[in-house]
Amino acid sequence: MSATFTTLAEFRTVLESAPSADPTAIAGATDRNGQLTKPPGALGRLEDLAIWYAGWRGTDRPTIKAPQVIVFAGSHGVCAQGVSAFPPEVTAQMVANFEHGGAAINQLSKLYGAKMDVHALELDNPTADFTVAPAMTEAEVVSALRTGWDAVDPNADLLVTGEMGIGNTTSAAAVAAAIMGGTATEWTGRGTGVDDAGLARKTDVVARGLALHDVSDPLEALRCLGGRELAAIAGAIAAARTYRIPVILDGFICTAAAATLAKTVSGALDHTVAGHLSAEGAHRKLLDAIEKEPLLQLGLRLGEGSGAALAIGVLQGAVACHSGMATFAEAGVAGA
Ligand SMILES: Cc1cc2ncn([C@H]3O[C@H](COP(=O)(O)O)[C@@H](O)[C@H]3O)c2cc1C
Ligand SMILES: O=C(O)c1cccnc1
Repeated sequence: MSATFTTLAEFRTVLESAPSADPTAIAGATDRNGQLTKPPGALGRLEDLAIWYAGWRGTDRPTIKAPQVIVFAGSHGVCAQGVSAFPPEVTAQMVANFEHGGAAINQLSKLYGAKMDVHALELDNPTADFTVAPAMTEAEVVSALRTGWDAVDPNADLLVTGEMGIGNTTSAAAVAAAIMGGTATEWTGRGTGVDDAGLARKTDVVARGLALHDVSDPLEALRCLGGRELAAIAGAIAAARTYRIPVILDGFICTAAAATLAKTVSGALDHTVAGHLSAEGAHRKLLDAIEKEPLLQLGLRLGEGSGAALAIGVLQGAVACHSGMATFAEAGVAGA
């Protein structure tokens, strides 16, 4: 079903009317979990994950057969301020690399049996430099939200949203600071690996962006400080909610985009889990703010959806055990 909203106000209404998890499936899965051939709680967080997944899929014995990974790419006018260790043309070059199967996310998607789609959003038309003007007009941010929404396959049973956009850790830091409060210093990290002078420049850029725009509304923060790929991620996560497709969040950029939804409507990220803790400095702080505990901590700082894709394996493990294991009664195993 293609996106129905044409303004930010309409998008907010869509978020407000989003469905919840199925309480019957949650109760059934909780009951089943208690009967499986293991000591109670012995599968740790996998047990909560399986029950959470069951609730969103509306069945007490779910399977994961059709994961979808979507990588959204965007170009950032703020690159003119010298905020990345890499030149902006790397974004389009990496999109070509995704299309030829050569990036990290291609290998991980293949490994976990996920369909991978790539959506490049107007790479030849960068967003405005947010130290000078709002990154996007309302029409532009809504268009990117709609691209994200329409990219989600309604028949997928798990979604990973990834991104590519040189300069986007600057946008993500600015969005995070705007919606969560605090200083530019607290939210700005090294991204692709800027040196100390680069980090100071980047922090100043974030501070100037925060000073320039009225971002008391989280979706306005996304518009004024974000980028097309961040908005597309937000749109995709919102679409997944309407289809009851669980989502695994990736690193700092993906989480900043997602957090704009949680700040708009409380509970808007209930169908999501945090795939991993990125090495980007403020990711922990951002995950704490949205009350998500990451599944993995591997020191990744890549983006593309890579950390979330690795966590597909964890979720597949949780669901395989939950739905495939025998109960004590079935296996004739004595209880405690
Ligand atoms: C070759 C290459 C591949 C990448 N894949 C993801 N990113 C990551 O780095 C970028 C963000 O860092 P910054 O804000 O410092 O530019 C994003 O494109 C992100 O996805 C990459 C970056 C590079 C250079
Ligand atoms: O956390 C991320 O996703 C990230 C961090 C640094 C660079 N690119 C992505």
